[in-house]
Amino acid sequence: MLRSVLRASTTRLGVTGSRFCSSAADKLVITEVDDKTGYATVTLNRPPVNSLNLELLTAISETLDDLQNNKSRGMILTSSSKSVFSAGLDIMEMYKPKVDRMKEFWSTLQDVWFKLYGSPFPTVAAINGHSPAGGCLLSLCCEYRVMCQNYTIGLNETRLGIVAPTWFMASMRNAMSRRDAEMALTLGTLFTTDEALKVGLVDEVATSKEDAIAKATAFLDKFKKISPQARSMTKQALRSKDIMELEDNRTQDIDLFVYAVTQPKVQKGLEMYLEALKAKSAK
Ligand SMILES: CC/C=C\C/C=C\C/C=C\C=C\CC(=O)SCCNC(=O)CCNC(=O)[C@H](O)C(C)(C)COP(=O)(O)OP(=O)(O)OC[C@H]1O[C@@H](n2cnc3c(N)ncnc32)[C@H](O)[C@@H]1OP(=O)(O)O
Repeated sequence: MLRSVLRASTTRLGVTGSRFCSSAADKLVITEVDDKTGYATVTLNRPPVNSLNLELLTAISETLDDLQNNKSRGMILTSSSKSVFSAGLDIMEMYKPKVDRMKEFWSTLQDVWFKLYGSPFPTVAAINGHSPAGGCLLSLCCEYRVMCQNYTIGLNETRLGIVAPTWFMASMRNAMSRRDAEMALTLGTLFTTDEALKVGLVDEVATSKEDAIAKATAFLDKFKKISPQARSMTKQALRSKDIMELEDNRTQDIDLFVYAVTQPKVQKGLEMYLEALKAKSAK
């Protein structure tokens, strides 16, 4: 039985909420912990497409802190949308940006990556919708991915004329072969669910969100008889090189992001991309 709500994360207005004071629908991230298993289902809840702006990233980051502080037994990351897991970074954070906010935005994305990629507790993404770019990154930070049929997933940055940071690339390389990762990253491939399964970008296919959650739960159950400490130390040792690389370069990474995104050519590209998205949704 799910009991809500472990923590009321940042609201859509960007204000930190208190434990049970407002309805789950108001939260950017909804956390429910199963009494029996102790697993937390963390639901991204920023309609319409869970694009990752500063407030949503902050809410995710706070949620990950809570799970770690509460010694979570496992986390399932999913979305409240019927067709989108996450549309990736909110392009409005990069289009005509204010530099201070942009730096905070990127630094918070780095925080989320550190906390999710390096989490001591086991993590699964139940990908119940499209998952391009930053959405794909969130799922890649998890240890296991279950994806519903007929959606797309991938790091499509090159199609936007931008270069995925090295830690995005490392997360993809951790899930699939180096060769497939190179092809996918250079082409900016958005895989269908079945294609993603074939290259190992996802681990299982599900017929519905419920099926995805059930399969995610079954994955977490596999660790029931494994020492949590031995498990987390093994995971963190395997991922430590990627983590240290970003830790050593955090400031340069932020500076490079600001430099790259503020280039007139990139701004023009983002403008055209936004226009195309708006025109599509207006149809
Ligand atoms: C160290 C670093 C060095 C150098 C690095 C330099 C740069 C790296 C920087 C950036 C890395 C970026 C990674 C990213 O994540 S960029 C975002 C990429 N995302 C996408 O390409 C996805 C775009 N969206 C879609 O394809 C679709 O929306 C969809 C498939 C997810 C869902 O389709 P739907 O048909 O269900 O919904 P839509 O009608 O398309 O959209 C509804 C609504 O939402 C707006 N929207 C969609 N996606 C975004 C987004 N990512 N950001 C902001 N807004 C988005 C869309 O415009 C519609 O708005 P309106 O209703 O028209 O207002």
